[in-house]
Amino acid sequence: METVQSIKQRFEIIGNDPKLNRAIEKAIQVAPTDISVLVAGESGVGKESIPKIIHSLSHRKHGKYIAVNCGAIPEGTIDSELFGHEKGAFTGATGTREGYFEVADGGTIFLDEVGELPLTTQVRLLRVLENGEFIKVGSSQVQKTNVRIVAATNVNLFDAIEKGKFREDLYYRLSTVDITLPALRDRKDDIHLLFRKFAADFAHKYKMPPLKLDDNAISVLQKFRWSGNIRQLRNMAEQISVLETNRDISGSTLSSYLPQEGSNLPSVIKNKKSESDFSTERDILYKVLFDMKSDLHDLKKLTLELMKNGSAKVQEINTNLIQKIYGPKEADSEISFEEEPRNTTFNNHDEDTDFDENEDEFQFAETIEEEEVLKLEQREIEMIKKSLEKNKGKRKAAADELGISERTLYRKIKQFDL
Ligand SMILES: Nc1ncnc2c1ncn2[C@@H]1O[C@H](COP(=O)(O)OP(=O)(O)OP(=O)(O)O)[C@@H](O)[C@H]1O
Repeated sequence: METVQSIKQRFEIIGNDPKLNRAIEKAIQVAPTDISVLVAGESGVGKESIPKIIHSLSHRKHGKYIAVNCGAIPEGTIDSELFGHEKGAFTGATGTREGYFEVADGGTIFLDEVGELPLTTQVRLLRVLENGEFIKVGSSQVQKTNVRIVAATNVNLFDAIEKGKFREDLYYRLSTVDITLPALRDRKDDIHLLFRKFAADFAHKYKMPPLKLDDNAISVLQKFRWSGNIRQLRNMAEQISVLETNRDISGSTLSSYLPQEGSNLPSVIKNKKSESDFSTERDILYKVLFDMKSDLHDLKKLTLELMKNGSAKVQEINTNLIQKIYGPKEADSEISFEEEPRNTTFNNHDEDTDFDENEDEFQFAETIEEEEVLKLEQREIEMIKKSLEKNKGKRKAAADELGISERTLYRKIKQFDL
């Protein structure tokens, strides 16, 4: 019989907090049944380990385990991902496709961020939970599957129910047993343990001596709010492991890596702009993105026409567009799309001297482009962090402020590991 201790070892779960132990104990108890489980807890508290424990201790352990991040799949394709589709069900459905519920027959599906499911998908999910039945998109044939569902949420589903975004009947079906993982700030004694574990891992990974915290540093760790929970602690441990040459870490050194009150930016990259600058920055960023998108669109249009009509015709009918993209000077001179123009680059292999110069130019242009993209990305990360901190980690409010959907914000948090 597995014990809480042995499970912690097997799944590398660090901590001795009673609430954490209770959560693992519940997972062990419920595992042999087919009961649906809802795992709750803030983002970054370690919810993903619970369904893995449940699956590995259940009679389904030799079956498939599929983790689906409901927040990261676009609304338009989620039904097809989960339940499959028939050939011709929609544009691009060139063949029949099995969905996760068909593939995981006999196994377990972990539905992370279940509160993000569209209402129509919730109806389909309810049906699977009630009698194991589902219908592929574009089909009329009912199929059967035998899947255990473990779902997770980091938002209060009651709020979602009140707002009409989540079905109450589905909530009760999913949460036959609920397991709540505590926030890191509520398990203060585990914080130093976790930090030591991460610091040891990173010391090994980067081949550096391990970090050592003095008492002051430990108390700074324990007093901090950790709105990003264990994920945030881990990221900070990695930063310090890489950047600090002196491996004895004092309270003030540690504080310099923590976001200051009212900000989620580590002080090393924190800038001094006031909050009122925020909307301006955002506007500029969106303007830049919009311009880039519009240029890309124009270029695509030109290329397409080039393929269809050849260069002379393209120049004739696209004078304005060519001027917009290449500027008036180039547009006035004869641009040859078939032969390489002398002052553009690519592959003029016959002329050695020109080739070298031009190749440099080309690579230089590429480097600038890459740098621009990186800068843009860094700005995006900073803005998302700022907004999340300002809104105390509430994604809905942050997404509203940023002018993007919660789903997009969720994807970006995952993408940038925020
Ligand atoms: N008790 C723990 N011991 C060691 N590492 C942990 C523990 N809990 C979580 N982690 C690590 O913290 C990170 C975040 O965990 P996880 O992805 O499970 O969080 P989550 O609650 O599912 O977050 P989200 O809701 O954003 O998906 C992972 O790298 C995970 O390995």
